[in-house]
Amino acid sequence: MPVIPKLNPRESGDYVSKNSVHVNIKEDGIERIANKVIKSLLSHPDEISVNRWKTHELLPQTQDEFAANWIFLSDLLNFCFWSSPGKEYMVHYKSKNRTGYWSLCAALWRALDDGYDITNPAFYSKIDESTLKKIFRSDSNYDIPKLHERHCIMLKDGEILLKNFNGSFLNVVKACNNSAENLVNLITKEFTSFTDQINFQNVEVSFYKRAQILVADIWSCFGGKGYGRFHDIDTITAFADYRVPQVLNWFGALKYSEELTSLLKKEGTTFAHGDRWEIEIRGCTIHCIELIVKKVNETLESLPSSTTNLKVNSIIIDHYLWDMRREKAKELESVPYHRTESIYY
Ligand SMILES: Nc1nc2c(c(CN[C@H]3C=C[C@H](O)[C@@H]3O)cn2[C@@H]2O[C@H](COP(=O)(O)O)[C@@H](O)[C@H]2O)c(=O)[nH]1
Repeated sequence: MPVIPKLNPRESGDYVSKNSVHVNIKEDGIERIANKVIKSLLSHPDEISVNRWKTHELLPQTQDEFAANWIFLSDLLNFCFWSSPGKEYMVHYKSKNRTGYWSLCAALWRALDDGYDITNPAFYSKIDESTLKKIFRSDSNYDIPKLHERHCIMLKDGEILLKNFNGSFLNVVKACNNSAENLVNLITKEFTSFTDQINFQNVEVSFYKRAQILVADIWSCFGGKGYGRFHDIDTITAFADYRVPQVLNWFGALKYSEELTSLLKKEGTTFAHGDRWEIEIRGCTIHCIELIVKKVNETLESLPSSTTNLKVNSIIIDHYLWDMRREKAKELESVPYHRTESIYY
């Protein structure tokens, strides 16, 4: 039985984009985004940097074991918030209605306010589904998607964190010798719910969206220092979710075939995990952002010396585009995004 080659996320993005039929990466769209990033970088450098973490009020602002365990749990559950329009799960917290990813963060803080030791794997690895239902109760008429799957993941991966790493994600970080790549590999090897990989044309491609965003969140929260210092953080790729492709498509950096466009426009279309459509969108997203990073850094290097210390990586570009999708949610309402029932993103 021939061994199927296995690619890391960067190689996977490159391979998928080279073999993609329904999704194309367009140079003019890349230029458009790169120019926008450079303009923002030169005017507000801090907003497009590891320091962006501090601007989000629902993220932990300490650099300690609590923050590391909070981040592990949030990225264990950081998937599939999409629903049909107007039927969104919502948590009202700190006087705002929180939806999507932020509804998850709000529910975790609300649980802590309610006295649940929710970020402790000794607690959530044994939690029963009715308590979890209370913790994720909705303030709209729509429940959090995939509660049962989230429960199973908390039991299973919480148990592994408890038993093999003494209940602290800092012990997982310490085992990777400040290498982001080692940490992604350790996470995907030890914790089953992070193995976001799939066979595409006889090659095992890996996107590792939740494992990579988990490493990126530690890097961001700890400001690239101490436990957040990774000598190879630039090996982390963009996070292949369903929102960043939406923005890339909006800028014309990702162009979809007629067939894919009409499918996406059709109300209620969903793609199965592993569908060609889904893999092409996710793989081209990763590669497209690699090309944007290259374009931005080349331009920065050509500018007068005062800006040469500015440099971006795929995490920074990804966050910039993900934030933009939220800021411009109204304009992007008419831009379709793909829906896949998945525990991976
Ligand atoms: N590519 C990428 N996908 C991301 C994130 C985040 C939030 N994390 C960052 C936020 C602050 C910290 O810096 C965290 O790193 C969530 N998602 C995904 O989006 C989807 C939900 O989207 P919406 O409907 O808008 O909530 C869902 O698949 C979710 O998994 C990101 O940053 N990049």
